Amino acid sequence: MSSQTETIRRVTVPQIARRKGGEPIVSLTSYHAHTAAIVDRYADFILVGDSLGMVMHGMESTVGVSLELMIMHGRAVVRGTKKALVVVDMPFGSYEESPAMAFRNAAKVMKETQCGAVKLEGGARMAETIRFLVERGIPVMAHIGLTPQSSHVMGGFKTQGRDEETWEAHVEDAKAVTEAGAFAVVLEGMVEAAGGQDHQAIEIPTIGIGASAECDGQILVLEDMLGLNPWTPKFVKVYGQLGPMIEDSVKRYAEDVKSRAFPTEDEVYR
Ligand SMILES: Nc1nc(=O)c2c([nH]1)NC[C@@H]1CN(c3ccc(C(=O)N[C@@H](CCC(=O)O)C(=O)O)cc3)CN21
Ligand SMILES: CC(C)C(=O)C(=O)O
Ligand SMILES: [Mg+2]
Repeated sequence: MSSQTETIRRVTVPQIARRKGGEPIVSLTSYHAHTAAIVDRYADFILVGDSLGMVMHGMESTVGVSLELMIMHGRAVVRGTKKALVVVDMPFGSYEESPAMAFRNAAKVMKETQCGAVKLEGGARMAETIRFLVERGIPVMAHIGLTPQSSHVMGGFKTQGRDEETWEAHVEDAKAVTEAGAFAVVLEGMVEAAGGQDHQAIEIPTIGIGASAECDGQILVLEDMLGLNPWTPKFVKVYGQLGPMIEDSVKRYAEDVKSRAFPTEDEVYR
């Protein structure tokens, strides 16, 4: 079967775009094949987020993530899934310079991962680039509010919209990415009322992460909601305690090896 037929069987970009005001859109991040296969059964789209630099590779921010790293993890997630739309984050430095540069790198991501769309950070300032990509066949999910790739300018991962005077600029960003042709927009890390205002100002689905319950969908970093990160932002609801489970398993294995309780006759070849 051709990979094109495979692509069509997945959730499509227009299907997501039509969900404004409809059934809430379910999304999580995933960076590798085996977790993606589980998430695939429940999520409308899976984001291969550049948060993988921090979660998988121990970086202090997302600034150090390369295009090659995104492609590597993007390919793993596409291979591990069959139903969800896969969206890959464009990493810092791969799209900001010019629409032409953004197209070149986004096309590389789409060709090499077979993902269905890319995501990039920025509102009004990225509108021209979003339009350039969409007109040339690359679906774009936008991302406004707390944009982690700008954390060095913002002075950290700071919740946006604490000052009501900034709300208008956020609405302008939301409108600008909508008019530029983004099929959906992530609203990250902003006070609830600002997120709600952005949501109501535009006709494309809003995907919230620390934004507002009003959003058309929600996204979390998988490892955060699984309890694999010792500390998480306030917006995370922890659904599982995988950290302690892994620790307990590793501890018991270490004890068994030391006491020679492992391997037993079940685990050797006779
Ligand atoms: N594991 C993980 N989860 C994420 O959600 C995530 C990443 N990594 N990496 C990329 C960005 C960075 N994110 C972050 C990181 C820290 C805060 C944070 O420290 N929030 C404070 C509020 C600070 C303020 O209000 O100014 C908090 O206490 O929640 C928020 C979002 C969200 N993204
Ligand atoms: C938190 C989500 C929206 C993201 O951009 C990421 O995981 O990189
Ligand atoms: Mg990201």
